[in-house]
Amino acid sequence: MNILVVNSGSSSIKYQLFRWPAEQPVCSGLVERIGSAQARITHRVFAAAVPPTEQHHPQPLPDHEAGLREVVRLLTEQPGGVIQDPAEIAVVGHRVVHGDEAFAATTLITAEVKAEIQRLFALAPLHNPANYRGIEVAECLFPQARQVAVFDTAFHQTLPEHVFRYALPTALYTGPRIRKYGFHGTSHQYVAAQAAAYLGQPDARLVTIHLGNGCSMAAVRGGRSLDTSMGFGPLSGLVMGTRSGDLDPSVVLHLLGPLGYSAEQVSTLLNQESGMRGLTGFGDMRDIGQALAAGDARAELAYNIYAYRIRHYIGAYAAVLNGLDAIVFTAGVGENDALVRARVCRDMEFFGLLLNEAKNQERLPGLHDISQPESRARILVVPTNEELEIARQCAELLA
Ligand SMILES: Nc1ncnc2c1ncn2[C@@H]1O[C@H](COP(=O)(O)OP(=O)(O)O)[C@@H](O)[C@H]1O
Ligand SMILES: CC(=O)OP(=O)(O)O
Ligand SMILES: [Mg+2]
Repeated sequence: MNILVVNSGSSSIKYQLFRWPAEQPVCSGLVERIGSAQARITHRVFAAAVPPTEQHHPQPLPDHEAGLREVVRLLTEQPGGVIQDPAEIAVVGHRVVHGDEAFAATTLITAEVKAEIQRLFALAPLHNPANYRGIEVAECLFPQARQVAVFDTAFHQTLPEHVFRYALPTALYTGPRIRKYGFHGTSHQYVAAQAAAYLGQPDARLVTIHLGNGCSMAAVRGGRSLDTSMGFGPLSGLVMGTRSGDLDPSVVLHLLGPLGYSAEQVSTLLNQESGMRGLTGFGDMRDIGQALAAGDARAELAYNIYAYRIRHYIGAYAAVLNGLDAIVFTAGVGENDALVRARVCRDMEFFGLLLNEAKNQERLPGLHDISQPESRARILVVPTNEELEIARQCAELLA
């Protein structure tokens, strides 16, 4: 059967098509900058024994519906099309960012599930509305397929109560369910399983470090998340591309009070104008890397703030795990930015972490170990594959 995985973001759609049960990726792609004049689609087709072919399609794409329609055309267009008809897609797996306590597991999408996803718009304003839109469009384009939701929050539903509760009046938990949820769960779950298999230690004490546009860390043991750096929404913890990460709530009160910001302005500030963008003017790590190479002092400081926060959480999670067998770098920045990894791993021998700088600089595909042989804990780079993890969870649910 064919499983199409759709990860709708605010201005992008990532997709991947798998043949199941072979877990064979057939094609993948990225629709970028939806709604702008620079919208384009990168579509890659994988064929046995041939390197993937990549095509760019510049398109006027006003919205997600136009984007997904274009994806369907690429999937079915002959020659080069990988299916004849949209009806050949049996399952569409959707990444949904916030599922709160309602969804501790992957779920078949029904009208009730959609209403719950809508209810959570306010908690993940950058993500859930786009995820919802992706579901509605997929229901139209693939009416015969089963639609499945895989939630970023689900993997972290194993957090113990003393970890997920904030020290707020109990009624704020029992009523509006204010607590830590955690995100990027499919990515933490996938890379933790890969790392544990590589180490041959199913019970390894792992700190997984997901550094994409959004960034988060998790303490994982035995395939269970024990703590994570994002909280009620995807704003807390690490410094991100455009999000602040950890902040004293008094800052928010000061913005709302003496500085006269509205709640909406604070939300825009913390979600879209802060993090690396706020510190340097750039939200994309590649631009900041270039600025740093050109001697920009703001970029230098921003890299140090970014790495410091990660080090802070490694220390915290080594305590949570009562030791450390490996740290795992993943996602766009974690997989590609050797300088971030080097700054994170500097002076960490107390935690048993010794980086092999030559290996750190090598660009290798797949999982690789960049620690020195005498390092007590391993330092791993593990490419994430949220789409494959989502497809696996869909197949498991429907089996
Ligand atoms: N070669 C690279 N060096 C440094 N950063 C990179 C590189 N390639 C991608 N990135 C960074 O990865 C981030 C996006 O990561 P990704 O995991 O794709 O995020 P998301 O899924 O949240 O969109 C961007 O900040 C981008 O700059
Ligand atoms: C939850 C989250 O931050 O996701 P992303 O990194 O895709 O923005
Ligand atoms: Mg991502």
